[in-house]
Amino acid sequence: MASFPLSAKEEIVERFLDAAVRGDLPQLRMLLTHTPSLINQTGYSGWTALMLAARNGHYNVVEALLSHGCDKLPVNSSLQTAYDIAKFWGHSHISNLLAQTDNSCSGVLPELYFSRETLDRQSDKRTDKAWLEAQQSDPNTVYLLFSNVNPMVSRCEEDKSSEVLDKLCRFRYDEVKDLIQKPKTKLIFLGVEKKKPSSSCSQVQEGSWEPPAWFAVGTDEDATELLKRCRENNCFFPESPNRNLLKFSEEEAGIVAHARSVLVWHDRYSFCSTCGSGTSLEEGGHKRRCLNSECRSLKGVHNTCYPRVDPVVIMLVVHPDRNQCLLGRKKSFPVGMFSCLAGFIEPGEAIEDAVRREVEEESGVKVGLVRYICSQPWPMPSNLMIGCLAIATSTNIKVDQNEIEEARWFTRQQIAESLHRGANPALMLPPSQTIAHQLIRYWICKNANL
Ligand SMILES: NC(=O)c1ccc[n+]([C@@H]2O[C@H](COP(=O)([O-])OP(=O)(O)OC[C@H]3O[C@@H](n4cnc5c(N)ncnc54)[C@H](O)[C@@H]3O)[C@@H](O)[C@H]2O)c1
Ligand SMILES: [Mg+2]
Ligand SMILES: [Mg+2]
Ligand SMILES: [Mg+2]
Ligand SMILES: [Zn+2]
Repeated sequence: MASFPLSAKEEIVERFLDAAVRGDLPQLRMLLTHTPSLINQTGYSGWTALMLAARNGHYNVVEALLSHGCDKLPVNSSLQTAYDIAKFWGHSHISNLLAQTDNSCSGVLPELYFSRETLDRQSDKRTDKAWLEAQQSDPNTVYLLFSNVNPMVSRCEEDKSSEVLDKLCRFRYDEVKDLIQKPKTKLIFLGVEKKKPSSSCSQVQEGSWEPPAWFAVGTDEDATELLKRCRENNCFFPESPNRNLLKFSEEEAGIVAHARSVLVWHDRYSFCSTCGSGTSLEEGGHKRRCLNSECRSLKGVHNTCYPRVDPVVIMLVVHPDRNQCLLGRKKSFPVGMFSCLAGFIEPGEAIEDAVRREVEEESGVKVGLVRYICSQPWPMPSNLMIGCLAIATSTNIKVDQNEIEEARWFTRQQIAESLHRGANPALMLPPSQTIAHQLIRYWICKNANL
């Protein structure tokens, strides 16, 4: 067979991959120092240096590649990750290493959107009225304004390449003093900042810094009037929440998840659900107390007085052949989009049983083994998404048209193509901020050997 001369770039990639095959760490390091972009380059059949080192049992090379930030997600043309390859060839010390270290291929998922605890909630301070009042008038305290339970945001113009599009508008006491004094305003204590600013920060004197408190302000004042309070001029309140709340930084998304869920609860549960009387807001906005002194809800602890969280199971159902997964679509989804099945947990139901019931109700497929993977707060309005992998014991699909429009088995190849190459018109997966996306990615990265 005729061989063609390699370009300079192809040649250096070949030398790099060859060093990984031979376990030549000094050569590999030298090439990486000179050309850092080599780290995730692929050669024949989509094999990366990490895969080649894993195939040949070179632990020190795998270790070095990982320490240089090598991506563990790629799959070769046989849809194997470096982890799969190490496992297949019996290099358990390498597969263990790949399974231990950080990112998504390892089985440890990346941090989920809405999950970051940016603030220290300091729940013990919610009952300390004097402390809360002092925080409210502190000039460093941060206030966020919510109208119709959505936060005021400004559009970030600076960095168009970033996924972060919106940032929360922050206010100081003087700017919202009149608002927070109105009887109908809901004031929620969200917590205090966790990080200490660096000593170079000019406003801060060493040792005297108290972490600022954050409050969410829920108001039904006219939205246009509220926007006039902002110093920036590109501010707005996102309208239809779902997609619009996926544009924050990780730090702010966590704050939005907390604030929005509590405010929605106040909005929907203004009256006592035990006796129907009016209620007042207490404990930094984390409790509603019935105003009827005879009410049963005042005797002992009643869960109706506290914000609610609705547990929802969300599951990636894996075919008994382990090479396909079940995804469904609701009528409301964008064209071509399929996602994991999901459903509310019912009273008196364990997570595993809810998974089996919802899958069978929606798709007719029976499920055996269920394994919990991760969870995500989903503040639309206040779900806790409990993410599982589940192994099907039957494969015939019969959808419940009331709940979903269509359900289908997709091969690993179809999923991997949609994940890695994107823009597959036949299959669009939900955005990376959703737990559904992360469960799918998790399954692709790691064999579904539960
Ligand atoms: N983050 C994600 O990746 C992701 C993905 C899918 C679904 N979700 C969320 O999961 C939630 C549940 O999924 P689903 O709609 O398929 O559930 P589902 O299959 O249980 O069906 C919803 C129906 O259940 C009933 N229901 C029972 N308890 C309910 C409750 N506490 N609140 C509202 N309805 C209740 C209602 O009749 C409702 O129409 C949705 O709110 C959706 O926003 C999130
Ligand atoms: Mg259902
Ligand atoms: Mg459902
Ligand atoms: Mg249901
Ligand atoms: Zn009551």
